[in-house]
Amino acid sequence: MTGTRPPITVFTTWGLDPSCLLPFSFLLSPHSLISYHVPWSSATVLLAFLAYGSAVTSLALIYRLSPFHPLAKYPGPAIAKTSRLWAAYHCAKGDLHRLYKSLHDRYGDVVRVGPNELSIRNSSLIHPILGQGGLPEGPRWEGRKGPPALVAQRDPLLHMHQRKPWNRAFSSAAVKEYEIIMAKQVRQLVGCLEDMIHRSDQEANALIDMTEWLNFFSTDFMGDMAFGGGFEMMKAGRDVDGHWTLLESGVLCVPMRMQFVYPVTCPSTAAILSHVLYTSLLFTIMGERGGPVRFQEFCNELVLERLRMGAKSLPLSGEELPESERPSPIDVTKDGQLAIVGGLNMTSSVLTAALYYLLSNPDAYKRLQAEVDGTFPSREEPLDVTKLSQMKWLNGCINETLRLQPAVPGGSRRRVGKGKGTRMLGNLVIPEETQLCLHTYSIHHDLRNFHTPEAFLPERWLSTGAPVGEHNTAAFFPFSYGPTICAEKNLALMEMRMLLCWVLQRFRFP
Ligand code: HEM
Repeated sequence: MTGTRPPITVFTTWGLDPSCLLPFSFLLSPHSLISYHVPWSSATVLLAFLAYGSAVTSLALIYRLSPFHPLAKYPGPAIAKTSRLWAAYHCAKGDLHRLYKSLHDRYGDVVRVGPNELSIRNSSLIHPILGQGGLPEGPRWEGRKGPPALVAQRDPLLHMHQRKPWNRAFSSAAVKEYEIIMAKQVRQLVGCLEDMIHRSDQEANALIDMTEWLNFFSTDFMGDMAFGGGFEMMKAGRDVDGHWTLLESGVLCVPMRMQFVYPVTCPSTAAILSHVLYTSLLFTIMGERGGPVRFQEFCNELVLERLRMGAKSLPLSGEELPESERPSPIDVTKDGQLAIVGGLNMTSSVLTAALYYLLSNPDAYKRLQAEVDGTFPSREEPLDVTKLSQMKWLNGCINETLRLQPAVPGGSRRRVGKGKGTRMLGNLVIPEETQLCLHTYSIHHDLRNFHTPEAFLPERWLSTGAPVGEHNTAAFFPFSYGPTICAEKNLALMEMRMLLCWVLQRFRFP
């Protein structure tokens, strides 16, 4: 036992001015009490720290639940108002998007889903939030070394500048040029599947992990698009260099992995933690070491090699732009990585979901089979992108999959910036520093936008005269909306049409 009080300089060594603790001087009393009963000064400091931490945490919790909090008037479960830990837990369980939907069903169109976060299910706010002059990206991408990739760029002017090479490379006219690369990759996938079926013991009933092969395909295709090749996963039949495993682990923390997509993917550690910690802290702890660095180095090598061969082989090099507007090799590498990550997660998960829905709805499957056989008879390769874009049932099936399982179900997280003052969105008052998301999954599953919203009904996309109350196309935004709309929407649609058509033409699924 000792009566010596630990010196208050313990706090100053942490860079805190002791005067700032004066308002909390009552917190020092447990510290003093502890020091009289515990002989070791390190234990004293620890206990004081714990007491201090618990007091501050309790105060924060009380404030978050109090009527004085700026978001107090918005309804939501008490647990959500206190911390985002619950969201991380549900993200890990894989049901966060369904949970948000159930919260909207219970509380209405605006729900407080975090201490400073709102989820919105109101399609009339898509334009004010995501359109020109809407809200900037939230801070989830901060903390990474080097210049931010396109998806992380929060400054609207810089974003517009960085977006130029993407717009040029993936306009609907330019996308036609990629038909050859796409056809080569789909042909290779079909060949690999045929080989596996021939090698299998039961040729008529071969078991193939389509999710895995669609991922190999997407990675090879985007690698070809962004870097002119280099991954060759279909050729190897596995992830030889561990790139896919690395991406799967989610260490790169990709937007598409932010939420769980049933039944196709599972959430990554980074996705789960992103609900609790700012990514800056996350990346300081785990982001820029080991695997991600190896992956970046690999992409760097690919870019440098292609630049040596001539920028033409790199669609994102912006070689047709004036010198001053051309992205640096670092930007080209970052954009290329983004393209690969996007390609890997997005199209393959939507394609797997489309197969899932077709197999669960035999009538829809039969009708698609008939359309495929009628449009491309006698095993004609389905290369004609104009014909593909006119296949009504195929496009209905793709739209319906994107509606039921949007690849980014949680939508894009936006934020009213610090110092920007309160924003009015329709008749909603959004205080400064509020983060919000337009919850795509809930909007797509809202009865006010789509009749029988839980059913897979490709036919809803065929009728042109359906009333807005039953079929509200303005509430369908799986590729997001406005200046940050998916940069590869045209390409992704073409890829999905060609692949589904080709696979259905060559194989029969049970
Ligand atoms: C079915 C396929 C796809 C869907 C449903 C989809 C959906 C989306 C969505 C919802 C966003 C907005 C994300 C946000 O704001 O946080 C987005 C952005 C983006 N996507 Fe896609 N995507 C798909 C395929 C792809 C592919 C294959 C690529 C690239 C290879 C790609 C590249 C991008 C990029 C670069 C952005 C950022 C755009 C910007 O900030 O200006 N996407 N995508």
